[in-house]
Amino acid sequence: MLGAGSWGTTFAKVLADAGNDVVLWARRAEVAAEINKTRCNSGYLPGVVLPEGLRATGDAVEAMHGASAVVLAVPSQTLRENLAGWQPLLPPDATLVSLAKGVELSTLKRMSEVISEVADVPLEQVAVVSGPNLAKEIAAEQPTATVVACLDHDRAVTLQHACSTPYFRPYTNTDLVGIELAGACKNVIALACGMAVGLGFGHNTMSSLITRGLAETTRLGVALGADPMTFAGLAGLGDLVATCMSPLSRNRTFGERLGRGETLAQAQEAAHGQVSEGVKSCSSIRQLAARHGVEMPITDVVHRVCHEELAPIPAAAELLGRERKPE
Ligand SMILES: NC(=O)C1=CN([C@@H]2O[C@H](COP(=O)(O)OP(=O)(O)OC[C@H]3O[C@@H](n4cnc5c(N)ncnc54)[C@H](O)[C@@H]3O)[C@@H](O)[C@H]2O)C=CC1
Ligand SMILES: O=C(CO)COP(=O)(O)O
Repeated sequence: MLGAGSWGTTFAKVLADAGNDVVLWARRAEVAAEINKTRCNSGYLPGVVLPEGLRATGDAVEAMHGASAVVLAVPSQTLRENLAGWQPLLPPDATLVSLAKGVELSTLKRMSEVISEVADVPLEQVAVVSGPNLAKEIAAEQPTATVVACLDHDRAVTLQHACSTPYFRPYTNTDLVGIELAGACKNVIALACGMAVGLGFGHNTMSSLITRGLAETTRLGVALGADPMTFAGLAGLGDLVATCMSPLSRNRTFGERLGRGETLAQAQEAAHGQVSEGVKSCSSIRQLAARHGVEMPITDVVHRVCHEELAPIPAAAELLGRERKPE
């Protein structure tokens, strides 16, 4: 496991609980030392006791030595740079697993595309784990389902078995495009829902944003060759509902702060270095949509609130004032 933030540490626990021998690489040596000494990653998962089958290290060589799967748990926008450094260390046939939910700003590529390109492996060797997976709830072993997506179904099944525990139930899927776009887009819709909460709006507003957010995400997915049914599944509607409704979501919390009138810088400072992927992905997804002639009005206003000083109240008015049309 490369990355010892909230989700990397939690998914490492899932893999260890499923019976695997897991080595977790942390960027900061003191985080690795704390995990090995106290079985705790207090900065990201206070109070969670990590299992014995999990060992941490600050040495990427040690982390990847002999691995049958290498799981990438760093933010989307740094993944290319991180992986370029790790590329010479990757075991040749290891499944490369992406946990990140974003679209790269400079290239508009999905994470599996970045991984395949930088690691120089076929896309069939890359898998994605995505679903309604708020790290803190899974770390507390609350029942959760997810999706393991890979173009190579057999590889997906192997990974599915490797991460099945009594509290974590993975399904397989081969629609990599749909699963990844769903995961990236829901962060942007969660920012919009957070803004709605910050403005004092209730569940009708949230529900309207979730449903129309799903509609625009599905439109983009279909334009890029995804199966529309994917968006009704765990990584689509499932993750969208979890992220938009939960105060645990960093994206929703970030949006809530913007809705209350904080600036982007203030919201960023309050996040204490934890990543809210939607803040950057709103721009890359908006560009991807424009490239394919797809309308994504919610994503468009989220981008303008985050990066072009559109205020949340006129943003809401703009969405409501759009041309009337059939559903
Ligand atoms: N936290 C959650 O509940 C879930 C998060 N995800 C996704 O997983 C990915 C990782 O998220 P988290 O672990 O939650 O984020 P986080 O912000 O908690 O941790 C990110 C990790 O990456 C490291 N990192 C940050 N910048 C780096 C850089 N330049 N080079 C190397 N390492 C760097 C940090 O030290 C930290 O270990 C994101 O794409 C997120 O959307 C997916 C499902 C659930
Ligand atoms: O992806 C997630 C839940 O599935 C986590 O969402 P946040 O990054 O908004 O916390």
